[in-house]
Amino acid sequence: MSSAMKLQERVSVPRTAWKLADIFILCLLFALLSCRVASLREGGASVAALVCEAWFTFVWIINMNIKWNPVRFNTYPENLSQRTDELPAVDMLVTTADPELEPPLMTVNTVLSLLAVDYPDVDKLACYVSDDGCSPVTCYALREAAGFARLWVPFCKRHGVGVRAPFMYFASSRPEPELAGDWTFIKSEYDKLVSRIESADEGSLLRHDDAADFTEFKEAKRGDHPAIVKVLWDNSKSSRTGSGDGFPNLVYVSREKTRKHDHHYKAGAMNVLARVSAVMTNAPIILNMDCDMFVNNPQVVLHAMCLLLGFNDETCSGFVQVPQRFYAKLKDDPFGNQIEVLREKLLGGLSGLQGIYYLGTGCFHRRKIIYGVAPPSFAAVKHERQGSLTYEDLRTKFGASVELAESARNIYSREIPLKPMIDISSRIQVAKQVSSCNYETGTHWGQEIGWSYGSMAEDILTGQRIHSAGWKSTSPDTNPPAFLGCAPTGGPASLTQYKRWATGLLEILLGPNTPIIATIFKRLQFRQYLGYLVFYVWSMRAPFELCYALLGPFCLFRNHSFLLKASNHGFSIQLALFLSYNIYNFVEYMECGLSARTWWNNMRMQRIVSLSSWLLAFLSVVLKTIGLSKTVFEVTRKDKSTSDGDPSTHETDLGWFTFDSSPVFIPMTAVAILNIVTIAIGVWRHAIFWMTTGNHDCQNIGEFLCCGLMILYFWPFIKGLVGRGRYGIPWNVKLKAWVIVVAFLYFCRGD
Ligand SMILES: O=c1ccn([C@@H]2O[C@H](COP(=O)(O)OP(=O)(O)O[C@H]3O[C@H](CO)[C@@H](O)[C@H](O)[C@H]3O)[C@@H](O)[C@H]2O)c(=O)[nH]1
Ligand SMILES: [Mn+2]
Repeated sequence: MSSAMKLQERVSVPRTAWKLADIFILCLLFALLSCRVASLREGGASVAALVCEAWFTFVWIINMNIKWNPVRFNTYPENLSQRTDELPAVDMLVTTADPELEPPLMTVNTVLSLLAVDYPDVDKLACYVSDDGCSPVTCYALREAAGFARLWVPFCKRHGVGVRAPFMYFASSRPEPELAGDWTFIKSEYDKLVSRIESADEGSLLRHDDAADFTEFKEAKRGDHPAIVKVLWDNSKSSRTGSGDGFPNLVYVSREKTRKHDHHYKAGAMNVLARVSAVMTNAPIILNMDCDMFVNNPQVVLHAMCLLLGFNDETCSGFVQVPQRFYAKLKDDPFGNQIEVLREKLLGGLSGLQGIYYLGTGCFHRRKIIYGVAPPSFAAVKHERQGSLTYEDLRTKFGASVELAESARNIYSREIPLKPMIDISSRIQVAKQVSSCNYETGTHWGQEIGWSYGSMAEDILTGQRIHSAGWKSTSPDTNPPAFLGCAPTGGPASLTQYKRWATGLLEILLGPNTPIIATIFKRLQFRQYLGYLVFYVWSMRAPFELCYALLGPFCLFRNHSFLLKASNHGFSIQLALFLSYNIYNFVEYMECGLSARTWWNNMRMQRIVSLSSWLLAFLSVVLKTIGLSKTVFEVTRKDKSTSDGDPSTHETDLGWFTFDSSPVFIPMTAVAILNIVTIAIGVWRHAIFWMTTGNHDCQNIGEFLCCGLMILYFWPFIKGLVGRGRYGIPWNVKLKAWVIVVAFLYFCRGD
């Protein structure tokens, strides 16, 4: 490949000053630990502090590892123009699960933006939507969307529209003179589409004239129904004037469900989509999108192709993940879930190791890797063997469908004829067969093939499996951002999302797929393993942070001290550590172009998340491990209106922390109350001491400051204690929290 025609470039990002800061803080941490060890005789609180600080040092080290040598990939899609024949087909898979929590209009926008992406040959694209909600409204919305796409897709291409999700396009653009007529027409058609979708209700859809389209939904119950597969748009049948017209096939799938079977949530849905797309179009590349994300850069598929085709050794780019970014962002990130710094620093750093994690959405996979093919550089022998797998082998791996086995054989042997969807009705029958509940029984789906089962974070687990096989991954850096998604707002949705992630991540760490095995016996690099640990230990950080957060109140209550005294340098080390850690974080936020307020909100949310979401995640995995309960995928509520992309209208309302009676709020509420109570007790005790002895010396000034800082961190909860309605903590949560506080004080009362 001549350098003039290069498709991608791997650039190291320099960070010498940061490395020095990393080491400086590490030295302070070690100094603190040694002072602690030297002063251990001071009692129980300082043993606890030592254990926590040792843990914090470990967390710092694994974070240093991940951030150490970041890499960025530049992509040059213009250089693909001479290679358009080589461009592979792409199956675009979208999942939706619940028409209440995920409004069909949102899914429709995701799908429309995908149908309108730029790709030289639209026949190479196909879009599949999995609906775990089995909702006729979603199906209807998608059918109507396919109708609208006939206008929308040509409109976007004619005028080079940038943002191809109509709700966002119309929220952010005004009619320009040269396309005024066209704009107004499309806008009014979109408005009609919106009102049809928003006024659609299940009952009337099933009763109405064209109810024939929805007969399959009549008997269907959400958790118990046969598979439904509908081809909503067949591009091969469309009457087109020439190539470049038309838009990708659109297929609706609601997999079979029964109460008896485990459905494996999103991983199960993705595996069904992988099979349905295999028997219909069998594209060698799979793009996976959540329903709450849209294409923000129409060239995204081309950028991804630069990374998929641009290396001489494809091992370097097993999959291409676009890290999540969000739209309609709340000002200053009040819920700490826009993950800007995490994306820049941690995910960017991973690119310098074996590569970014698979994050569940906005990811381009090679179908053969999903089917378990090892990288060429490692296993030429194994690869050839897969090419010559017998039907029996294929059927044990992939299940009973002959068509699926045939399609897999094509993927393995790398002859991938592009099959138009001829004979739709028989394909639909096969698609239904591979979407049935017991199709996977006895096969390798969910294990070596497809999306892996066994964790709420199926994405990270599946990515880890791919890295363990020896593949690397890459991530394009496009401007404008490739995809935009929606971050949850409000306390309950944000904390629940963090809880699910932390649960899933710990499930992986403690489960049979724990990454150390892959490091020893497979090809997961050691530093990548440490990179995975940064996230896997999220929920394990909770008990340590909780313990550390309780030291202040405990010492105030018992009139002890856990902080090191000025006498042995310990105090200055603690102070230096506190300051340098916070300055380090602050500068990271500044470097990412964020406000000081965002920094503070994120510091605060980190403490809140670990004492609520991570703590509960920790407990629920412990309960699961000892067999007392199961973990459940709780779908995140998407409460942002898709008909209104303008964040400023919601700002004042949505920046507030909201509560409900979920147990996730109990520990934080208890810790907040505890800090107030112990400060009060401490002040009272010192006042008495001062009045009786006239002595002003305060031994606990450090502990007072710690508790004061906690109160600042937990401010949303302090407000929640007195707030009303959604903004107040419900009384039953407060009651449980008080019980915990009283119990804690009772057990700490000493002699
Ligand atoms: O039984 C289910 C549950 C969820 N989903 C879909 O999974 C996606 C992600 O769910 P969401 O509630 O939006 O979760 P997020 O926290 O936003 O998702 C992040 O975290 C998940 C893992 O916890 C990943 O699967 C996602 O890709 C990633 O974006 C959505 O499209 C859902 O429709 C299903 O299809 N079936
Ligand atoms: Mn989501």
